[in-house]
Amino acid sequence: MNKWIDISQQLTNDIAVWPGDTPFNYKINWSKEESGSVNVGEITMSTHTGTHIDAPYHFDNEGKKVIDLDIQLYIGPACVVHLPNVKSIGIKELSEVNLDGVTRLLIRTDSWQNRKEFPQSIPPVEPELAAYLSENGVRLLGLDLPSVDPLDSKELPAHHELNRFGIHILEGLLLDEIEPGDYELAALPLPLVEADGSPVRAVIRKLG
Ligand SMILES: Nc1ccccc1C(=O)C[C@H](N)C(=O)O
Ligand SMILES: [Zn+2]
Ligand SMILES: [Zn+2]
Repeated sequence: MNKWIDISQQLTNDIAVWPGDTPFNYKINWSKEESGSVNVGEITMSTHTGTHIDAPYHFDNEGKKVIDLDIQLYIGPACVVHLPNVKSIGIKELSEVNLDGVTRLLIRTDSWQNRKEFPQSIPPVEPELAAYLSENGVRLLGLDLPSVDPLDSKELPAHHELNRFGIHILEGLLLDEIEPGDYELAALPLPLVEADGSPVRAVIRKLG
């Protein structure tokens, strides 16, 4: 059996977050000295920190919340493709990729180089890709980027189109060292009942 590889960003107090969003903070709130028995930590964070999933409620008030998402989506076979130096991610960029039988598609762009800082710009997903992916049976789209839309977008066309075609979004993966190919993925959201998104621990292992 191949080993599981962690493709999640580490959650440290200096992790880059969306400009203006809640910084990540972990601290011991009740120390062993104080409690007499244990250290007890406290986490403050945005639901869109590091490696995370978006629930449709993030961009649609009527959309599904994290607890409503089908956990089957987040565990199972996944295909990693490498699209270095692309300006955007559309049908053309994926034309060489065989999507037969691909339910979970993970795209490595390498375009978020300095992980200490939030990127200035990213190659966005073209909204037209949603229909194409769905026709090919894709249900989960993961990327090594903090969004599927341009960072200054208010309309979020790719988020909406992906949702319309039943494709779920996994953002902020670390794929720098991952060769394209067939893997198994596990990236489960937390059972957050009200939430618009959730951090995940994303891991993959090579199939075969
Ligand atoms: N945290 C934010 C704060 C303000 C505005 C957008 C965001 C986002 O997170 C958008 C991004 N497309 C995301 O889904 O993670
Ligand atoms: Zn998000
Ligand atoms: Zn998003």
